[in-house]
Amino acid sequence: MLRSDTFNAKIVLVTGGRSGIGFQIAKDFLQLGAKVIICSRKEEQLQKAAEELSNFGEVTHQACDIRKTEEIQQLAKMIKEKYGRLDILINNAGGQFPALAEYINDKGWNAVINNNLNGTFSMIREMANTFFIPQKSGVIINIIVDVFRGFPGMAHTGAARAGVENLTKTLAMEWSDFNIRINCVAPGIIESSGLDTYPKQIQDMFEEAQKAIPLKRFGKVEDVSNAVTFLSSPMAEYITGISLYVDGAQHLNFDKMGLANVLKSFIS
Ligand SMILES: CCCCCCC/C=C/C(=O)SCCNC(=O)CCNC(=O)[C@H](O)C(C)(C)COP(=O)(O)OP(=O)(O)OC[C@H]1O[C@@H](n2cnc3c(N)ncnc32)[C@H](O)[C@@H]1OP(=O)(O)O
Ligand SMILES: NC(=O)C1=CN([C@@H]2O[C@H](COP(=O)(O)OP(=O)(O)OC[C@H]3O[C@@H](n4cnc5c(N)ncnc54)[C@H](OP(=O)(O)O)[C@@H]3O)[C@@H](O)[C@H]2O)C=CC1
Repeated sequence: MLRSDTFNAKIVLVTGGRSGIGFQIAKDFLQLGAKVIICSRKEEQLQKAAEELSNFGEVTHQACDIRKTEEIQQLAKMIKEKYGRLDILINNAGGQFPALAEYINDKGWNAVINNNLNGTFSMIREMANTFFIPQKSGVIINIIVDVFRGFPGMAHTGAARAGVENLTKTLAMEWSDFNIRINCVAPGIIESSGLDTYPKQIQDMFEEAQKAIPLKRFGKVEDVSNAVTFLSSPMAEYITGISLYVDGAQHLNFDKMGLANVLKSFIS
């Protein structure tokens, strides 16, 4: 519904833009006139995605693990040299594994916290210091997860995403003086490449899980991308510090026994 020139001349960075939700976001920004940079860890898949996205506009890619500060700095340097500015940062990279809390060891906990909380903060800080604060303008969208009622079966990511949600509120206040808007998009369960990473026992419960969602279906990657492009656009210029739930009202009706029960049935 946005005009095709909504993001003309805008430079947009999408982390994790090689697959799933991030790929759709990158594609939509390109179709709305932006120049897009995508990053992720796996160089080969990243390059392939960039080639595909180039059918829709100007796209640049650079491998970057958001847990490695030096790689984030290299990414900022490349963007500065190539474009001289950055207008919009979409923190989409992330992930976790399903596990009951009592089985998560230090390494697993730290891997998920580093990926989703620390990595997101490092990316935000670098891009704000390099671009948004000196420019006195910028838009940041953090893709989190629907953790409104906690996240039984994935305590680590629940904690990390809640951290990002609160960070978002703080930065909306601290950086309002720099004309930086920052919001979260909180997807429910979205049909994307990400779901393929879950074990069969969990995938087997997807049909049942859809019935527990008030809108009776999982989301599409387009549903998430529509929220992201709206919040990034001038249509949302008075919106900052919020979380927009894209979940078919799942946050009001969370089947809290679902995932944890399935995990219990095959772990024990
Ligand atoms: C009703 C259905 C509910 C569905 C929920 C839907 C909501 C959310 C959906 C999504 O987010 S979809 C997107 C998902 N995509 C991913 O999650 C993919 C990315 N995931 C990862 O890259 C990993 O899971 C990671 C841990 C986040 C990062 O991996 P990293 O490379 O740093 O770590 P590893 O070296 O692989 O592992 C470190 C450490 O972590 C523990 N661990 C990792 N995987 C598992 C696992 N499957 N089960 C248990 N523990 C795991 C483990 O301690 C690892 O150390 P080692 O034991 O391997 O030494
Ligand atoms: N699908 C769903 O139901 C939901 C997804 N989400 C969240 O949305 C986001 C996208 O998920 P989705 O598209 O489904 O899943 P994918 O697994 O397809 O996407 C995850 C992306 O993040 C990248 N990535 C992961 N870790 C890092 C890292 N350390 N540094 C850089 N890039 C990284 C991956 O690329 P690479 O492997 O090359 O690094 C990949 O492109 C994730 O944060 C996910 O948790 C939230 C709610 C629901």
